[in-house]
Amino acid sequence: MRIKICGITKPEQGQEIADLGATALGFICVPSSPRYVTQRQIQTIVKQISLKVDLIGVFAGANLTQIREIVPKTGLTAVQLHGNESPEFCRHLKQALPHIELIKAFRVKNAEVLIQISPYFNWVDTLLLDAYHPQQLGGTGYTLNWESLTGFNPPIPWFLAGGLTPDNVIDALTQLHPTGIDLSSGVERSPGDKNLTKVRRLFEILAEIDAK
Ligand SMILES: O=C(O)c1ccccc1NCC(=O)[C@H](O)[C@H](O)COP(=O)(O)O
Repeated sequence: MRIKICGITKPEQGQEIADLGATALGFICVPSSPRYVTQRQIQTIVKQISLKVDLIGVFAGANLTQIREIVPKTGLTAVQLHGNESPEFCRHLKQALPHIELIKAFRVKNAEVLIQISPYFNWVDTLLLDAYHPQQLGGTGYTLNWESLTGFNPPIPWFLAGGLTPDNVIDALTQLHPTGIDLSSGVERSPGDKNLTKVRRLFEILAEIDAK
């Protein structure tokens, strides 16, 4: 299973989290976020990572030019669109950056959102389901209603996000079978400052599930 730890801002934490077993690190390229990192900060963090992990830039409402500029300069291997980007926008981005994994995030306010996902299947590689919050785009710590997602079975891979923690991840994975999970505030001391004890615990718990 893919395990993405999102909202990395500190070089030493990026390396350590990769060492602990994360398969993907997320970098918030949304200026209004408390976890925002500049192009230069991403370059500094990425330079220190010796393991092969997916490097995911999270954008919301950015235009094609901005994304096309930052991706090659930072070495990002994936782009996560976390705003209201249309299928058409995803198509253009995929054409512009064909070798970059394109992840479209959906903030699930109600069941209708799930119905609106299918037009994206042809243009994105991966989906991500996150919790809805009226003021915050992401990193909210709110969980989704997992029970309502038991029938969610898209034809492409998907990440479960939203309020996952070392304490509730087993419960989530008992009910749902995503391709990957995404955690941010559930393994943090404060926004952008990861709690490595919690990250370590997460991987210990996931290893226990694997061993069963
Ligand atoms: O994390 C942010 O600050 C953020 C800001 C703007 C857009 C997206 C953002 N995060 C996206 C993520 O992929 C988070 O990992 C996801 O929302 C889950 O966060 P959490 O509920 O804290 O685990």
